[in-house]
Amino acid sequence: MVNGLPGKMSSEVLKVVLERGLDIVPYSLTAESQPDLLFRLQQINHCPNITLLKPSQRDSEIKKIVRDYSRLIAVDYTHPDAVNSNALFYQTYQIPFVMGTTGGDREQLIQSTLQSNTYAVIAPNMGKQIVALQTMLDKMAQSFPHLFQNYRLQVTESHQQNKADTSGTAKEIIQSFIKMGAHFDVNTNLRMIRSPKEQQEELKIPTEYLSGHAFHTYRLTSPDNSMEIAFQHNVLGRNIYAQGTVDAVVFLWNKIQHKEPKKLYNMMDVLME
Ligand SMILES: NC(=O)C1=CN([C@@H]2O[C@H](COP(=O)(O)OP(=O)(O)OC[C@H]3O[C@@H](n4cnc5c(N)ncnc54)[C@H](OP(=O)(O)O)[C@@H]3O)[C@@H](O)[C@H]2O)C=CC1
Ligand SMILES: O=C(O)C1=N[C@H](C(=O)O)C[C@H](O)C1
Repeated sequence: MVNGLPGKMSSEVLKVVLERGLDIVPYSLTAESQPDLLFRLQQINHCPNITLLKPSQRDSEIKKIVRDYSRLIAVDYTHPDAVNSNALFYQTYQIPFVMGTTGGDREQLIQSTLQSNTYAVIAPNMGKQIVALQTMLDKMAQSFPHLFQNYRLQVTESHQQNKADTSGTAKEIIQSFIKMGAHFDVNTNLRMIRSPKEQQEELKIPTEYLSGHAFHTYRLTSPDNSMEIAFQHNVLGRNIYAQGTVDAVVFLWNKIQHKEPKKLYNMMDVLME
């Protein structure tokens, strides 16, 4: 069940689900302000009509959906303001979920998922190549905790103009560098680019990707300015996240089948497996 239609990430996930031949539940949680009742991907012939359920409608519909689709796994690409309430909804009805939506209260998200004992994969980035970089930086932080002692960290993240929050991926990666001793002040060391003009002129983002891209650079400079090291990941479009998301769904399904006692996972777990 791909939630957040007709949003951009959920549409891309729906496309990958259909391309991979997995079954789709023809319902999707949507925003209260959504004027349409149905959604369909025009470019895929066998895409079913998907009924859109607003927050005010979903409680009355979900029991029947859970009954009719006993293998239901929810995927959530909605809005940072909806992360925690949507997670509580999945937890209340014991619906396993893959949470790709960023923002919200992340600690509460983790704690409520653990307490509810619901199977879930939660990650702000489902792109496996980027998750591999995150894993490597995590390991670096464990092995070399003082590697960037007193280095200055400068972060630039560019996304589509309507992105509602600071990149969740950047927030996690910054924590790894802080663990390695780097100095980072969110007010002076983070540049968020949301202007299409700057994105085109400075970053050379092709016009067709102004509505969906993620260009991140993490630059560390030594205290005496004699050394600089940078890490970069630049993504056009959203396909890599959708591919990773569907891998996470399959991963979660296997965990449920094996009745794994561990129920909460992140994308590093998916990648390692
Ligand atoms: N984990 C990952 O790999 C990735 C995560 N993301 C994250 O996914 C999220 C969505 O991104 P994106 O698809 O680009 O955003 P979009 O704005 O394109 O889509 C979000 C959709 O969710 C709808 N929505 C709003 N509130 C609710 C609600 N309460 N319940 C259900 N649906 C709701 C929106 O409706 P309306 O527009 O009417 O408000 C919209 O249709 C963001 O948090 C983003 O950071 C994005 C890419 C990769
Ligand atoms: O909104 C996006 O587009 C993205 N969101 C995620 C984030 O906040 O880090 C992942 C990626 O940057 C794309």
